[in-house]
Amino acid sequence: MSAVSSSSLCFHTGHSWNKLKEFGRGRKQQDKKVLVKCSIKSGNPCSQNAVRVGVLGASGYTGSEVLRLLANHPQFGIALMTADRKAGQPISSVFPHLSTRDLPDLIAIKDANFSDVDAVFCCLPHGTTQEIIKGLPNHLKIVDLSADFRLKDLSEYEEWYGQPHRAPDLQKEAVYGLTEVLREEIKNARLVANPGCYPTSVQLPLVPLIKASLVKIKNIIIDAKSGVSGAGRSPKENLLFTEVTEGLNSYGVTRHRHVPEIEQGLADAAGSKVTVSFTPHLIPMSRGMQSTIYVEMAPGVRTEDLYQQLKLSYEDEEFVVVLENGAIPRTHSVKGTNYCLINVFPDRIPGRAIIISVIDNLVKGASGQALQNLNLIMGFPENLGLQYLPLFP
Ligand SMILES: NC(=O)C1=CN([C@@H]2O[C@H](COP(=O)(O)OP(=O)(O)OC[C@H]3O[C@@H](n4cnc5c(N)ncnc54)[C@H](OP(=O)(O)O)[C@@H]3O)[C@@H](O)[C@H]2O)C=CC1
Ligand SMILES: CC(=O)N[C@@H](CCC(=O)OP(=O)(O)O)C(=O)O
Repeated sequence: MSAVSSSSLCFHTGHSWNKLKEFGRGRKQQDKKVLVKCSIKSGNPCSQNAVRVGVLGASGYTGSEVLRLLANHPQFGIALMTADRKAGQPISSVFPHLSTRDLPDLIAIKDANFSDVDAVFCCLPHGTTQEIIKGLPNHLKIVDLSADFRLKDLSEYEEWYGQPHRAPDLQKEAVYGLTEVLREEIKNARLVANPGCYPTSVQLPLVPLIKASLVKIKNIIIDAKSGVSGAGRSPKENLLFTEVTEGLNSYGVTRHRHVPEIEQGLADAAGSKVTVSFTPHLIPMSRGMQSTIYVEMAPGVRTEDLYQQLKLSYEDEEFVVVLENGAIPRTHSVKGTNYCLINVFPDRIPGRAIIISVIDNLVKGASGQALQNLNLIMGFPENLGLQYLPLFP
């Protein structure tokens, strides 16, 4: 990216002209000679050619991750950003790490004008989301990061989310957004139900293996761990530093709401009911997720067969990578990226295999996959704005 016009010099290529002016005010005269005109602005203000995007829930973790990813997107411009408690504030006071970008101030959804917006990322709590999406104009393409439109069976939604669904017609219309599995359906969708983070990390390895009848659909055990950002930014007692640090906390044991979502996806792959044992854990890191999955193989199947099937299924995929034989997927290797890394290992118990899958819960598990999906809907290359290397260490 060049921020320097031929006749001038800009001392920091990542800053917009407005930000440079503010710096200049603070630094007074001594830097005046270098505070000369930048030829472009950083960030991605809506130009006439850009698709105009709204981010609902921009003051939350997944919303801010959408903003971070869109900063390098050549086609999507941010037209509006909403918040609830933080409505009225500039992004710099809510997320200082985004303050170098030219972004609109946060507004309440009721004050948002969607008439010249093309698409929205909906990064709001489940339950609230269905009412809000019901009130949005029809011309909008919507990628919903919440769980509200993921379960096809309304009675299952009521059972696991504790309330009847309030937008059943929209739920029928929604397409489940597991990109690598449902790409063709997503391309034509108006409303995409972006998958949950745990279900993404579990379904990506298991769907191809179940479709190929290589693993039994009984006795699947999933031991999963998530960074704390998975729980969102709203303050909660169990998320205090003292509660989380230096320890591992299981939660939702026997009854986590991602169970029906995982089983729905695996049942679609199997063509019959699938049940899983799933236990999530909160682990003291800010982002990242690992699912360690224990499966029984079909008679006569070897671990090598699972490995070769996964290799074949994902050989043309950019974001799902089956590591070389024996290599351990690490959350470090996906931090800040849209990758899912997978590998499969023989268990000591004959006939069983262990699969490890890692993602960044905020990227492939949420905002990255959401961007991948909106790219598809809008007819852009799927990887646009998503080609980041991991942050390491
Ligand atoms: N975090 C993760 O790793 C993942 C999250 N998800 C899902 O994505 C969605 C967003 O998650 P996340 O970003 O973590 O959550 P956060 O709690 O960090 O953010 C929630 C956002 O929604 C806004 N909001 C809250 N209540 C209302 C309301 N009643 N009306 C309008 N806006 C409201 C908040 O505004 P304000 O802060 O101003 O109050 C904030 O901008 C959730 O449904 C979550 O389950 C999905 C996959 C992974
Ligand atoms: C660590 C943590 O609390 N994680 C969240 C899952 C985040 C997610 O994917 O939630 P949605 O299904 O709402 O999108 C949880 O267990 O509820």
